[in-house]
Amino acid sequence: MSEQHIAWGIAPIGWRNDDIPEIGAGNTLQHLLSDIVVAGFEGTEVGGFFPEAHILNKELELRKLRIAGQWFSSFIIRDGLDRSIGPFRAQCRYLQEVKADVIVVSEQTGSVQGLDCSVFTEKPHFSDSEWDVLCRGLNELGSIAQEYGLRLVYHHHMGTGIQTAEEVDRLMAGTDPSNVQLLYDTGHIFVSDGDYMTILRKHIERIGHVHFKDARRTVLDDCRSGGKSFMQSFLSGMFTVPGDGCINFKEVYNFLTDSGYTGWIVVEAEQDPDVAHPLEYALMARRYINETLLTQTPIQT
Ligand SMILES: O=C1C[C@@H](O)[C@H](O)[C@@H](O)C1=O
Ligand SMILES: [Co+2]
Repeated sequence: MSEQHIAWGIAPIGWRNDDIPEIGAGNTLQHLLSDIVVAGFEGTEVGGFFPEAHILNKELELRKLRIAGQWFSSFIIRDGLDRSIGPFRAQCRYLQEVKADVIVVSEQTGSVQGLDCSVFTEKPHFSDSEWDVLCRGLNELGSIAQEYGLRLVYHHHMGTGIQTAEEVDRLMAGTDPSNVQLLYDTGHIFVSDGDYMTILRKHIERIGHVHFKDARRTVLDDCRSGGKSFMQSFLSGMFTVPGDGCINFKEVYNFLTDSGYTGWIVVEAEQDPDVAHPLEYALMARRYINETLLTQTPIQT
């Protein structure tokens, strides 16, 4: 098993959350980045509160941290490709300046991610013509991303039109592998389908970025039966760091590395920072990675 080509990151989302900007608002960029160093990670993703590129670069250099990428909400179906290209290029320029590797795209047309309705039952479903528009648009955005030295990785997400394994299959079939890769997020596919290995096995060749998000099964069951929204669910503690929930990350990590995956694995566990101390959980995640994933006893033959 090869470990040397994995870069371990942790997302700002445990400190401050773009879906609810008011929580953790007192956590500054400097605080976040210094916590990431203390917890032993190599980098992070850009959060909505991050400053201009030259200010961010200074703070990163001082701590020898790197940027993996940043989320981009696309509205290709709602607004058309032409209106999506301007904001997409602007974000690519920023990401190029901070030397990122990927731009994380999620189509938000019809998304209930930020709405006060059940994320478990109210997701949008795209028509055949909407699928065509989306796939063509993503191919185009992926080709633009490459002009900036970036790879477009598509984030399947609860409450959106690309949530289930079946939808991921269709998206992968409809897009060009040279333009569109897959961001594999363990937590989202587990909450959606109760299974995280199927899309990993099926699309390993397309996976260009990884989010390690764990889920607490009893909280998830309560959120599902209570018809909670996405935001109510994560504030209730549906997600947590790897090793603290019910996902078997050994199986996931071994499959990734045995298949030759190289690149970022970013721990991403949105919780309420007033309830789950961000540095404490970051340290917990790093300990689990070191002691359980990177130190595995080889099987005796
Ligand atoms: O990658 C992600 C970015 C967040 O903004 C999102 O809501 C979260 O769930 C996620 O997986
Ligand atoms: Co994610």
